[in-house]
Amino acid sequence: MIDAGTGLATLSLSEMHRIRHIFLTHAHMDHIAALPTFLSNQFEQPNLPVKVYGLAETLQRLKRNIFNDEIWPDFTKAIGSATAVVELVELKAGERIEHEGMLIEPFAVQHKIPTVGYSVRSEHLHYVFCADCTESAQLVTDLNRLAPIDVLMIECAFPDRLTEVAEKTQHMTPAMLQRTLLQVQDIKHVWVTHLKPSYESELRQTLSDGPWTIL
Ligand SMILES: Nc1ncnc2c1ncn2[C@@H]1O[C@@H]2COP(=O)(O)O[C@H]2[C@H]1O
Repeated sequence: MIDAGTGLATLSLSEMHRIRHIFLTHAHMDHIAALPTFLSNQFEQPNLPVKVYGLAETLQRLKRNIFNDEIWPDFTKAIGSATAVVELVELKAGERIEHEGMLIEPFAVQHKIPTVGYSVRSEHLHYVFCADCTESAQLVTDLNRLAPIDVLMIECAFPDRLTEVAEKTQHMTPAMLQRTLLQVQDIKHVWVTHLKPSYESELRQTLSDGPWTIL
């Protein structure tokens, strides 16, 4: 699974118990909100520890601010004879790892705090998730380097009239998205995501004619 936002909390307990690996893009709350309760629900489950992967900066933020034995237990420590619930696994941008038949590469994207997108290659599919990010020359370079891409999932948080807010909060607008995609070759499908709820209908209207699917 990539990220642990509020969607994770909607799964049943048995569905949660099947998730053994979570790859985090960054430590913002909407991407980790369900992680504390998800992990507390794993105690004494088989196949522990759950592995949570992320940049060193992401894992440090989690340890310092949440799993600090004050806000929530430090689940990296075992209690009694039980196995520790979680193992935090540090990733570096650009370092590929093999995982269950997939080749996973985190790549740095521009956002307010250290953030990575993920390229996930299996035998039949190359999926790229850009995470929260804004327009940048590096993103264009990385997408062209990673291409061909079967599915690109990319954000579009704010309408163009809020370009200044998008720049300050390091997100995309439809114009930024369009400029980015015009410079990238060889993407089969684009899925647009992370429409801010307050602007969702406005964004859906603006984006309705584009060469993408809006999630
Ligand atoms: N100073 C601010 N005032 C109001 N909203 C903000 C401010 N900074 C960030 N945000 C919003 O808070 C959100 C935090 O998560 P996001 O990065 O998805 O998007 C961010 C913005 O929508």
